[in-house]
Amino acid sequence: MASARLTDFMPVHHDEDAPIEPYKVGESHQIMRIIECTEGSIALNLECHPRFEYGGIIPHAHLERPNIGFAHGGSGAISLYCSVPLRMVEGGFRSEGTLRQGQKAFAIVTYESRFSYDSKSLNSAEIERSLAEATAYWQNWSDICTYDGPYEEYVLRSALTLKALTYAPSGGMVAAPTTSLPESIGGERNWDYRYTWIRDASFAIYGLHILGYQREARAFRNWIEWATVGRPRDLNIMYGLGGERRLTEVTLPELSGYRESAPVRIGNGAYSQFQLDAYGELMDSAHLYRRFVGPIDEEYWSYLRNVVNFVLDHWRDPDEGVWEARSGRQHNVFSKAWCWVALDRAIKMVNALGLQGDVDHWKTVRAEIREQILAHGFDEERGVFVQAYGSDLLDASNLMLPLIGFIKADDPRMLATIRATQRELTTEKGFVYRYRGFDDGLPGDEGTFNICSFWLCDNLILLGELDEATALFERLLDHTNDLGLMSEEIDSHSGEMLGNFPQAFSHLSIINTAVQLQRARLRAARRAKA
Ligand SMILES: OC[C@H]1O[C@H](O[C@H]2O[C@H](CO)[C@@H](O)[C@H](O)[C@H]2O)[C@H](O)[C@@H](O)[C@@H]1O
Repeated sequence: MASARLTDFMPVHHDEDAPIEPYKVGESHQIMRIIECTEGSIALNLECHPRFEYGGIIPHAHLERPNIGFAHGGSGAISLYCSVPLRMVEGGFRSEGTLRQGQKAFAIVTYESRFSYDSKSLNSAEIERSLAEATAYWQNWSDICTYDGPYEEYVLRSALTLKALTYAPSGGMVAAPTTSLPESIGGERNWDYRYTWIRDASFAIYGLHILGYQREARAFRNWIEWATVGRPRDLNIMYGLGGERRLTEVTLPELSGYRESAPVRIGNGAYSQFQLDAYGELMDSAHLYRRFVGPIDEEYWSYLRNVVNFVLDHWRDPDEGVWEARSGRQHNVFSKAWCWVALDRAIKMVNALGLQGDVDHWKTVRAEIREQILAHGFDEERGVFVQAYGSDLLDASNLMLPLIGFIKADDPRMLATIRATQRELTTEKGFVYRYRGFDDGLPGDEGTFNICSFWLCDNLILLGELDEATALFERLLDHTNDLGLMSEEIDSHSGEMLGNFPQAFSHLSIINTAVQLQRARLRAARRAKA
């Protein structure tokens, strides 16, 4: 009998002077590995074959010392440290040996600057020290979580996932760390999610807020002001982690894609779309910042007023909408509702903090938006909210209307919309499609969209249908992997995970729904007692 334990981790770096984070996570772009033989003896064969620019470049590799290799090609370079001496193999490195019970081998891969590397920290003692530091960092971070209730493990795993999706030096959060995991196996709906969407990140910050995390909200606020500086009135809907605005989409024809799902794309064509909801989400995140973190200073308020002014000028315009359809613009109900949110939260901020603003005008426009949605976004014949003005299609994004305070879940118009969504947009398991029968300008199919299924849970909670909400929530949790991680979609036939992974939308939803469910159960118990 022989056994070994393998530990891979990314180190964190202590920085006492940093005002926001005492640690700088991931700044040095390293992965560290410890292999410990725990029983008997094992043969060790560690190989490293670096490939840069999506596999297109086989680098020039050489040994700097018996334990240190260096490889570079194109714009990429890595160093490799291994405690067991390395030798060169075609386009990479190999290290072979034997480990007996209690013995360990260590390795570090560092993404280096193109022309040099720093060997100071490349040793085994550094790896053991880094592991202790990283463990302490994540344990301390987990201890901040205030949630104490059912599904706690899933909630904490989701919070950790959102944090791990965040780039510490800038505070930007990617929608998912992958590109082109397909929305149907063999299909073409393959997108690059390694960017910060204002929508996805604002929703995620809300999820972290309700668990007691504040630093992340501060970091995100700084990121937003920094990334959008000079153009706060005219936002991109997504940015690169470093604030990049031009995210041109290209395909990589040399790659066949995950399980032959081509094309593989890098960049995201939706970056230049017009999506009105982003402005509402920004205002909502500022409103939450005020409630949970601290006051809005003059500079931030002047930034936010520009956002409000943009909404006042443009809320009547058609847009591409939350689903980033590639079939053109329309008057999307979801987008208009978030314009309503933008004004609503601005009014609330003025009222709470005595800030400057033409509240009377904002109230008039807020009322006008609401009337317009009720007049044109509601199909009188069917008695349901529709995707866009004049359309007769349902859209799962309308499940957000009660969640943002636009209408009550038990309002007959909303109730009918929820029931129609359950009838027409769900699978047997009750999982929700974004829409059906809508020409979104893209070929092929997709699975059910997890955030929409969680929104349905949230609506059922608001309706007091807690058992149904719990059952649906648990069925969704069954579709996480062994580590509690979840993708964007679920295949309605095979039940497999689809889309990029792990996705912030799905994890922020796990947090929100677990918290809302627990609060509703506590309220119901209190009522039963009284
Ligand atoms: O449906 C086609 C679109 O799919 C992607 O957008 C989706 O993911 C985003 C990131 O999580 C999310 O913000 C958006 O609401 C989703 O529809 C893709 O990014 C788009 O390029 C594509 O057109």
